Amino acid sequence: MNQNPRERRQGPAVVRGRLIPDSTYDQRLLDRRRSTDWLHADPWRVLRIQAEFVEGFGQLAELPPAVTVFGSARVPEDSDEYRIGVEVGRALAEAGYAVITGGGPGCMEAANRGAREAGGISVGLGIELPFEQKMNDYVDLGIEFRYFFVRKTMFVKYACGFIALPGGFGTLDELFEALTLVQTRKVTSFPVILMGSDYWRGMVDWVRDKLAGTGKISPGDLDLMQVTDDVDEAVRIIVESDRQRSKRSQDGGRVVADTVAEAQ
Ligand SMILES: CC(C)=CCNc1ncnc2c1ncn2[C@@H]1O[C@H](COP(=O)(O)O)[C@@H](O)[C@H]1O
Repeated sequence: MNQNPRERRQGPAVVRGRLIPDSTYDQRLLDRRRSTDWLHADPWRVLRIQAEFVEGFGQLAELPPAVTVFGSARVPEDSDEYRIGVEVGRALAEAGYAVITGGGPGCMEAANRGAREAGGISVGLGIELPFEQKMNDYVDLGIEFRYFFVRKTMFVKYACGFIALPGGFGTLDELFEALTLVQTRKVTSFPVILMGSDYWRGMVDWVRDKLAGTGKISPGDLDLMQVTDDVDEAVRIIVESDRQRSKRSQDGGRVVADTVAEAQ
């Protein structure tokens, strides 16, 4: 009597007997009549998230050193905040940095506009929102994201510093994420600059009095935010921190080379 049940090879696996499904992977792949509920299920979402990371990394990996500029989506073109945004974008581009923003209106548009006008690289990382909006006209490389957290990874990964212009919840979210990453040393040599001392004063005072004053942050954490009204000063802070980072990595390389030489 034949003891061997029916068997089917499925890629690297072999299944036998009642474990054999009634269709093959290929048949299921090619069958258009099946339910499309899987499009909205987590396993498929994970692939979509992965695709967003792949696309973001692919598009941004070869950018020159960049600075991410945050700020209100709501400031009008004739405001001082918009004007400073243009100046910031322009000064960063003149110093050789690509400018990354959220690609939206207001301060984001202003920074992209300054970068474009100075002949720099102007990048917008847009986000799908429930209301209609489009990438601003001054973005030269634009990527649209579905997921906030993927987009935020790109803001940090491809920047060597942040500049926050006056803004609302979105700006505060991005600002405090940046500060947390620096505080927990997930990123190092990463200046976080607040432009507009008048606008930020109340928050900075509160952070000092309440957060540092009651021990919720260390006194030294206050230095992680640098406030200025001077665009050139903001760029100088970024350039200096960049210089120190390359010096550290050169010194690091030298230590490795010396250690290897000693060992040989
Ligand atoms: C007019 C309007 C609300 C448009 C929204 N369109 C947006 N497009 C792209 N990024 C955005 C938008 N709104 C908020 N953000 C994100 O949140 C920050 C601004 O939010 P807020 O206006 O400060 O709170 C920006 O740095 C940006 O990364």
